[in-house]
Amino acid sequence: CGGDPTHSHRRRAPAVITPPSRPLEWGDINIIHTTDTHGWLLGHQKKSAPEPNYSGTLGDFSSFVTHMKDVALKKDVDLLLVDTGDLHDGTGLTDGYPAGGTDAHDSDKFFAQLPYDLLAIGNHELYHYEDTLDMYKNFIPKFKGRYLSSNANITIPDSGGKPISVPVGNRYAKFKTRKGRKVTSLGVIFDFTDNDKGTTVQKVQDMVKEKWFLNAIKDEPDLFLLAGHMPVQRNDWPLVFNAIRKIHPLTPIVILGGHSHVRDCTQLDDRSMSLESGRYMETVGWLSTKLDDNKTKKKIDFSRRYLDANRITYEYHTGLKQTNFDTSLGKSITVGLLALAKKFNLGYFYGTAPRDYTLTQDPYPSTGSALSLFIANAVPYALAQNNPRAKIPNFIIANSGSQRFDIYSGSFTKNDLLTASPYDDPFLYIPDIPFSLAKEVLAALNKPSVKSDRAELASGSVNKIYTEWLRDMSKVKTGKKKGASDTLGYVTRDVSLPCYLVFKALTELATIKSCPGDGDDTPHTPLPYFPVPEYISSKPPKVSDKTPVDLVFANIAKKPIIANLNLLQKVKVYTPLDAQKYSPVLLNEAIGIYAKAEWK
Ligand SMILES: O=c1ccn([C@@H]2O[C@H](COP(=O)(O)O)[C@@H](O)[C@H]2O)c(=O)[nH]1
Repeated sequence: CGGDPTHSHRRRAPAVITPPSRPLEWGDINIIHTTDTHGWLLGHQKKSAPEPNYSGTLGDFSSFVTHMKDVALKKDVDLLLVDTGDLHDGTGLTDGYPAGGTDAHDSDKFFAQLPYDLLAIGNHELYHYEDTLDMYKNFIPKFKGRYLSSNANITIPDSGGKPISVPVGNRYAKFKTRKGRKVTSLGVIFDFTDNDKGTTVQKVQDMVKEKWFLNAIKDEPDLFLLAGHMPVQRNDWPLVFNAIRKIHPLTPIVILGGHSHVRDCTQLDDRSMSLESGRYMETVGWLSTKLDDNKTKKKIDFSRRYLDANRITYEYHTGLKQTNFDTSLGKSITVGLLALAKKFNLGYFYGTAPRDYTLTQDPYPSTGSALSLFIANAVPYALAQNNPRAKIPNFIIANSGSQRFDIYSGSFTKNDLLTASPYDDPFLYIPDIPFSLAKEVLAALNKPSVKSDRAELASGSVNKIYTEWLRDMSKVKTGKKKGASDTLGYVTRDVSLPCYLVFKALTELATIKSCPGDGDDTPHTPLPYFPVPEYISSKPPKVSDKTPVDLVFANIAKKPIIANLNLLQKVKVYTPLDAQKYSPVLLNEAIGIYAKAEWK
């Protein structure tokens, strides 16, 4: 980048879209994979790089899938469509509903128009009971047994009104492909612990001991297709994989993961491949396999690819043009989503953002940091409005994971607000905390801890996996020739690093092998990267260390903040009851209130 990094990305030139570098490799069974879509169903609409790489709408994707199904028919091979969860939280289409509505209720209706063969539940389907219930009643039945939640339950009243806990979707699915191949599928979620009351998540290590699980994997299919909201590195997939391998040493196993928002691919053995396909409708994953007779241990032929989700990609791989690409279903999905955006008033204008604010392409803190904009400017301003406590010095803490996307210069709308900051979390406070203690709490929250992989994921530091991926990518030398026109974007290297070790069957250490070759469908130049702390704070008030301040924090940070207050002092034992509501302003309103006042 060179020079002052806070100035170098103030406004990027509009980007062009680079086409894919080579055709896809087709096999006997081919899979198109989406994950962590988080409501980005109208695609990425900004003109600054790398956004146009991801500008395909769900309607464009639907047309792509229809044409790919035709190609599969012509080739006489199987093509399956799989999603691995986190449909909720992320854009105005999911979160911009009017009062009394339910997150993703309307956007899910469009998602359900795609011919998914298999879906798995994500953690964002479990943060709020009403969202899970809405999925259970209105979305999941549309998939006729193919929406899986192997280890996630919902509590509902039975016919007599007594509460019973039942799987949100199905525990497993067994089906035959068009070509008659037998498939056994599971839909597993990581050991998520922030789920709402009325939902339960069973630990994966316990799930694999269940009778239903052992029964489900007993008979040998042609393929085990394991979908799940669980990263393909550093998590519990080996528990499921090993349980199957014990009984079926040679059966092909395909794993489709999610949650950590990265492009990634690993191989737990020579007859298996695990693929993770990014986030936010930026990436469409492709996996193909050529099957054999399952008689020997020899390598199975797999291929994988990470497609940039845009029309140029879709047209390239289907051999179609602008003029004959759109199907009527695809067009109607895009038109319907645009109407939903209108109904939710997502074009509502807050102001003109004077520059780009990024989560990781500018240092934190800095004027170009979206985290600084949020916690140092927007939140203090918004929380001070009509607040009787505004005159008392405060120190505000939030998790950086609460901010989900960059803000681009120009018109800043309701949709931009909800993509940057989607969570409707209240702000709480604990009064009379000595300022020195408030600062110590922040430092303790950001202290690197030696957590197990499972605990890391449970505590939500999945963000760390994503940002480490961005960091590694920013160091990759692309070997671009002078004058070549690679655009900014993801530059994936599926490398097995020594730290990527997992416990195989909880006893034996194993390195997870990465997939060979280049996974990216389109070559790019990597984006700049700056590290981000897990917790961020407002500018310190100008008071002495002893001065009592209001310690203000986002509700999601309540548990760790109270735990650290109790670790760092012994005068008082703090409980959740000490945390009171600080302001009626919610987390996802703060930047809007600030933008209205400051970005004329
Ligand atoms: O209400 C909420 C819910 C979640 N978060 C934060 O989001 C990430 C997890 O999101 P993934 O898409 O599953 O990565 C994590 O940092 C949570 O703490 C939140 O801030 N508020």
